[in-house]
Amino acid sequence: MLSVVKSKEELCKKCFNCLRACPVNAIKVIDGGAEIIKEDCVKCGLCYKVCSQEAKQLKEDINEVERLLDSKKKTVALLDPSFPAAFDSGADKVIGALKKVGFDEVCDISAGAELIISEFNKNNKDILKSDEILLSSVCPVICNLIEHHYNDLLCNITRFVSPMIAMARLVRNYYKDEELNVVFIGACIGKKDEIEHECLKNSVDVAITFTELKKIFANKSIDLKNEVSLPLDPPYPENGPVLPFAGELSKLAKMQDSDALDNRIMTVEGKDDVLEVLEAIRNQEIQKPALIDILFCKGCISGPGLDRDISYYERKRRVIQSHNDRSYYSSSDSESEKSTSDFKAQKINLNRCFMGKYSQDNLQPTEEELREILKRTDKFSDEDELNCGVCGYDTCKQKAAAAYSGISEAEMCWPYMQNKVSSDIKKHKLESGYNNAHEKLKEIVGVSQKVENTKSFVYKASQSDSTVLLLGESGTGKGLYAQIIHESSKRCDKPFVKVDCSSIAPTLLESELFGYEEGAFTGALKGGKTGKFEQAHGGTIFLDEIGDMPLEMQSNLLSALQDKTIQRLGGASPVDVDVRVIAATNKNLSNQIKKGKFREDLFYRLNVLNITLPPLRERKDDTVVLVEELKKKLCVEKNLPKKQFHPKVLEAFYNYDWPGNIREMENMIERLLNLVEDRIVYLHHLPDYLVKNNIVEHHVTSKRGLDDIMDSVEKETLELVLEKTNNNRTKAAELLGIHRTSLYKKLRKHKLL
Ligand SMILES: Nc1ncnc2c1ncn2[C@@H]1O[C@H](COP(=O)(O)OP(=O)(O)OP(=O)(O)O)[C@@H](O)[C@H]1O
Repeated sequence: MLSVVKSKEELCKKCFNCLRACPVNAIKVIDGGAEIIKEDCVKCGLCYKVCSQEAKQLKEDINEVERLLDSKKKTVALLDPSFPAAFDSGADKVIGALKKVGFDEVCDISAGAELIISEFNKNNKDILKSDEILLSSVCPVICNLIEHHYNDLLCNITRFVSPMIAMARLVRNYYKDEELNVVFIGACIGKKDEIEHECLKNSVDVAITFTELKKIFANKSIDLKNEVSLPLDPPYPENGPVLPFAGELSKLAKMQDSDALDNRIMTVEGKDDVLEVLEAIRNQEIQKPALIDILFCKGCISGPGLDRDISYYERKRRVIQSHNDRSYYSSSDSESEKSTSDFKAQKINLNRCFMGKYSQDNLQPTEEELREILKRTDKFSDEDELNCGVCGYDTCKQKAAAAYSGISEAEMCWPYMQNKVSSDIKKHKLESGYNNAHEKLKEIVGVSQKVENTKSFVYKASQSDSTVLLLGESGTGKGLYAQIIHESSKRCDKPFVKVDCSSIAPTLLESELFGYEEGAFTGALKGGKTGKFEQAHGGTIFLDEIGDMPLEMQSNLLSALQDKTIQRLGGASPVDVDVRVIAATNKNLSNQIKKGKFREDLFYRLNVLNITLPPLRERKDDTVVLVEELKKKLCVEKNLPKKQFHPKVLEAFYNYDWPGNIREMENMIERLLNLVEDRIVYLHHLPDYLVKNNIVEHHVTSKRGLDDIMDSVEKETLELVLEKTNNNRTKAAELLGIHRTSLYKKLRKHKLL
């Protein structure tokens, strides 16, 4: 099979754009470089079009054409009807230039298209009788797709040669007494391959692209603007030139008007639509049209052999304008010695054969083999398969199958490489003494001195491997601090395993922490179970609510910490574990020890680095920043609407004691963001206990006399009611149960008017 696109390995930058563009994955990745698989390539040239590095190059036949032009033989140029798209100088000048470089005759292939149409029309009735869907065979890429990748659709393709071959045979037949060179010129690189096909050989000698033709003109110093305008040579199509778009052939065949066919014509253009329709036919998911007029590119003006810098719409405009002008068609045959009818009178063989050829789909691995390949990129279950398509394959399984066939590298997986690179970077940073502790510490919100102090303890704890004991009331952030210490430590790329000692039944705690062997107790799982200590191997175990751990378990934990080994339930020998322990409690452990509820030796073992987290009431300076940060976090995490908190609300938050600490504050903010419909949260939106506690506590602690306090309460109440009523004084008086004049008096007194 002919190779019309070649890979230039040294230019390939391994972006795999070509693999993603290729409709049939006919690109082999070897040592990270992309190479074309000749047998599977359908010659669409998309890999060439998308390569920004010129690592894909088209086969050029310029020398061969120049050799033919220098020969003694008559040389005929067959132009694809898309040729006006490639030249902005006017189609007739192109014909003049072709003659100047040595072509004896210049024809377009529209008359060949008409021959096929008339042959096709003869068989219309047969097509209607058959129940098959027919695909037109004018596009060489479509023919290649069917022969190489859709063998099951071989019976669906029409058995006609393309207009290029029909025209070449027509011309050769006419000049049968002369030795003839025939050169096709178009935008399609599939034509280079088509002329070598077993059933189509010896019609066209060379097929070149418009880009190659421009190089030939340049070699001969031809400037199209200065060339003479000449018309095309006959044969001319009876119905005018054919436009190079899908649907044009069937339009000319007047099939769309045919009652018999009754809208059973479909036109399909472009890679995505082509693949979709072929799959739909294959899977019998399409209501039977009689004929699908199909082109792989968006019209023959989109082939790779046309300059890439002219937009599709400009190319189309040029073709349609030339088509309407028809200046390059001679007004009558009389201008030429040969007449169109002479040509058409000949008997031309318009049939072609199709062959099913080798396809890569034949090599299929077993499910087990696929699994093994997928494991190499950390895909252990279906959920791990992202099917992101970056590698050029639609699914991870297709990609693994390609790796099995040796045409792809199993490790060439973007998400896998990304993970690998970021974990390598992490490792490198750790090895080179860098750590992200300072970044992580930013997650601890607070500006008070107390928070600053705890942050510096947290930093020190993150740089050490010693056991940490976190003490603090519920909701002060012990869980958050433990996580931050782990993530800033050298164990950060290893597991962080949390155990809530208070929520696990005392009878299960031992098996939960240390695991068990199969048959250790009734109901034990087959194969046993690994405990949290083993799961955390290499990383950190966070023993939350350690103060609630049953006494009998405390001695087992103590020996695990001392010996750095654990004993599975029912296990014969100890298992080594390398685990850092962070323990936390809201209990007063000294009291627990005094009451005999906590082992003193375990306390000393845990209390190496001790961090006490201050309750919120002892760091009121943090209130406002915490409110802002928690609002932001909740809006993002829970997709809640953004709201402003009125200064009075912030004041209430400041004055409240928050016995449940930050968790309680977080829950309150979440509730307000959920329930308040206004954009601003006012004092009246707060629950009574928050406001009452606030006003009374606030005034009492300010050590003023009762009259003074009453005055302040009156003023704040007035402000609150005015806010709530939107400054409507009649409503405010109503709400307060006082007369309007009395309200005015009070407003004046408090300077609120
Ligand atoms: N300084 C802080 N900055 C920002 N968020 C915080 C801070 N401290 C705690 N939080 C948040 O408050 C919530 C409660 O924290 P956490 O669960 O860590 O508290 P805790 O002390 O472990 O509570 P408990 O003892 O009840 O388990 C979490 O959502 C946490 O992210």
